[in-house]
Amino acid sequence: MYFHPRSTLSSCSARLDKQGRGSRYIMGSGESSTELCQRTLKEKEVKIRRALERLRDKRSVLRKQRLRREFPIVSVIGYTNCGKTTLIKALTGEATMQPCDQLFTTLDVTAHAGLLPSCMPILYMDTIGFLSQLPHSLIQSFSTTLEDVVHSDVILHVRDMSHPNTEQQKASVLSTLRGLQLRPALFNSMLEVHNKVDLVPGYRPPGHHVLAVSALLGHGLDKLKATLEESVLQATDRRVLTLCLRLGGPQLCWLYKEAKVQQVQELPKTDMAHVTVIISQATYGRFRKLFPE
Ligand SMILES: Nc1nc2c(ncn2[C@@H]2O[C@H](COP(=O)(O)OP(=O)(O)OP(=O)(O)O)[C@@H](O)[C@H]2O)c(=O)[nH]1
Ligand SMILES: [Mg+2]
Repeated sequence: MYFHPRSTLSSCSARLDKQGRGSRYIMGSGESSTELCQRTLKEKEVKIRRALERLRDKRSVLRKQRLRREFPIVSVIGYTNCGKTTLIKALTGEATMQPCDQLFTTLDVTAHAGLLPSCMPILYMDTIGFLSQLPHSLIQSFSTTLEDVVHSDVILHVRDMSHPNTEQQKASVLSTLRGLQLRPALFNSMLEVHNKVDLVPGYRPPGHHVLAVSALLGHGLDKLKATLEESVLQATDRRVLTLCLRLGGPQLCWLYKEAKVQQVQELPKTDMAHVTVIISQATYGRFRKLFPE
């Protein structure tokens, strides 16, 4: 997160001065522009602290959910205003999410369900935007909100490619992440999403490891979902299989109990079906032992 009280304070005063309210006192209020800024910043800090308090309960709910391993969790992180909320909105179709062109729009870690191409449900975690400098008093609280990132299966790092400081922003996000001591597999499998490419004419991503999207226009999302599915499967040590099985047979029954049957497509005029299943390597091993090909 970036929230530098002193620089914000001076730019805030400068702005007020430019607006012609430069006399040191705001009309009739008896409050100088510096005092006004200080009060505004204080209010903002109180707002952030309240949001962080609310998070505590929510986080424990999410942890329990994760313990049951019902849904893989994808944490969407990135510098503030890079388009995290807009991207999740586009990936999940959730109309209620409110992106906004100002800093700190999202003050809560929230979970949003979405489907990947093989109909696998996952939870996207919308997170508080990172900033490059944080007042000391808030560091602890923000690190706490990022605990969920540590527990996620995959991390999506969203970047605003139209921002002039996009490289510094990336460096700042990565340095904060390093401080979280993520497990190496999680850190190394992080996907980098280059957002707002609609604002950068002729944009070419630097390589296959990067996905270029416009969350606002919905460009590049199918490829992103397919890549995300691969990463989630790898992170959770599972794979998607399509098997040709007898409807009502013991194999299908077994798979319903032991794995996640996603789709059963009946083959006309037979009692067979194409069954798409998400299954761990270990479970597939047991399946093959019980039902050799
Ligand atoms: N042109 C363009 N604008 C975008 C795109 N994605 C997001 N935006 C705009 O960028 C602004 C910030 O978007 P948000 O989704 O709120 O960003 P955020 O990362 O969630 O911001 P915080 O929660 O404040 O950290 C909004 O005005 C969005 O409409 C994009 O792909 N192209
Ligand atoms: Mg947001």
